[in-house]
Amino acid sequence: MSKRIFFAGGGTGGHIYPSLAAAEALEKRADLDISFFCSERAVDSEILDNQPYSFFPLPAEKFGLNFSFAAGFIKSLLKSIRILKRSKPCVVVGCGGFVSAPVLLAARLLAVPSVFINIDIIPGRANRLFINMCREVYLQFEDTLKYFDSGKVAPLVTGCPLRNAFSQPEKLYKPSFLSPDKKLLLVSGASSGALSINKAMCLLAVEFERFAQSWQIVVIAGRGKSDELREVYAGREIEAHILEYTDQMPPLLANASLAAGRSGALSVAEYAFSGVPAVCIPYPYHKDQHQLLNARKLEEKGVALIAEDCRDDYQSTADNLRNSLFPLMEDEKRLEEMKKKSLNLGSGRNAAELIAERICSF
Ligand SMILES: CC(=O)N[C@H]1[C@@H](OP(=O)(O)OP(=O)(O)OC[C@H]2O[C@@H](n3ccc(=O)[nH]c3=O)[C@H](O)[C@@H]2O)O[C@H](CO)[C@@H](O)[C@@H]1O
Repeated sequence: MSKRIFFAGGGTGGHIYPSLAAAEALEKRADLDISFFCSERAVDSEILDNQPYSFFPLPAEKFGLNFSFAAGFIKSLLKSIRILKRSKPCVVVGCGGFVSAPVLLAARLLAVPSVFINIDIIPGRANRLFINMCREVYLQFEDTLKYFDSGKVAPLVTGCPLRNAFSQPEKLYKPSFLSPDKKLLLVSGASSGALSINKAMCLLAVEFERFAQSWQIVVIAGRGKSDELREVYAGREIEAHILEYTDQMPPLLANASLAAGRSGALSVAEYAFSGVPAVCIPYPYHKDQHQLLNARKLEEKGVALIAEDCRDDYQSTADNLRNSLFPLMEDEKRLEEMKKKSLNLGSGRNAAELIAERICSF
């Protein structure tokens, strides 16, 4: 009988794609039966529907001192206990988001070994509590080591596991909707889209027209968030493709001359691995400002600039974006230099293989 492994994470792409990367690497190693616990958000099932793994959505909700969090947590705990008891996995792999916690607790109660993939530079407080119940934790950044009590959990800096598609040349084709002879600026608000980036892109639409000869733009606006952008860019001279969500991120990044967008833990790993210079616009509402720290990692290497998101002041965000972006779009030599420096920060398939090797040992 094949060994069973459960991954637990969800709510955003950044909490599922690293698990998928590890799952792809695991599949090559052994005859395994891999399943996922995810959240009930549409993004999770959209991603997992296209994968060969079974998955179980849980009603867990974002942490909060309220009834709906408590009810969601208890229901998720009971459901995961039931499923884990029946399936008898050899290991449970947490990957962040509010779904991990109840599953890791269930694993603990059933004495099933657990490990955790933590790609964030500062792990969330709730995550830290549960990660310390795990046997091992796999980290993207060395700076994260200090958050774990190595007496309780064995931390290992592996880098960020990236999906196979990022390293397979045949998956890095030029998407057919792109013009063959123009450079690509890829603007992304990550898996949920970002209102302030969309607004800033609307405010800059007229100014982008002066790049119409040599540049095209792809904007990933987020589900249900594309209408205004489509309206503003319709009939403009600059070629702009407005998408809500795409499963072609690896080929888009491989063909991009410049990226602009959020600096979630996975996005920065993907910019670096794909060798794309970036203008990072960190999400400004996290208390710990971890997206700003992620962006600084790239900035320190000379492969990214940072444009501050000024929250509801969309005009200031647009000004910041313009001031970082336009000089780069005008300066091919500088972009080339940044691209050359854009080294893989230790992420990619190697990280996925390392993690798979560890998981297989359980
Ligand atoms: C607002 C927020 O709380 N964001 C957090 C969330 O990021 P979130 O999941 O939004 O963003 P990440 O940058 O970590 O990952 C986004 C992932 O979605 C993929 N993608 C995106 C758009 C698209 O159309 N298609 C597609 O495939 C990207 O290629 C990437 O793989 O989790 C990360 C990992 O814990 C954190 O670092 C972020 O701070």
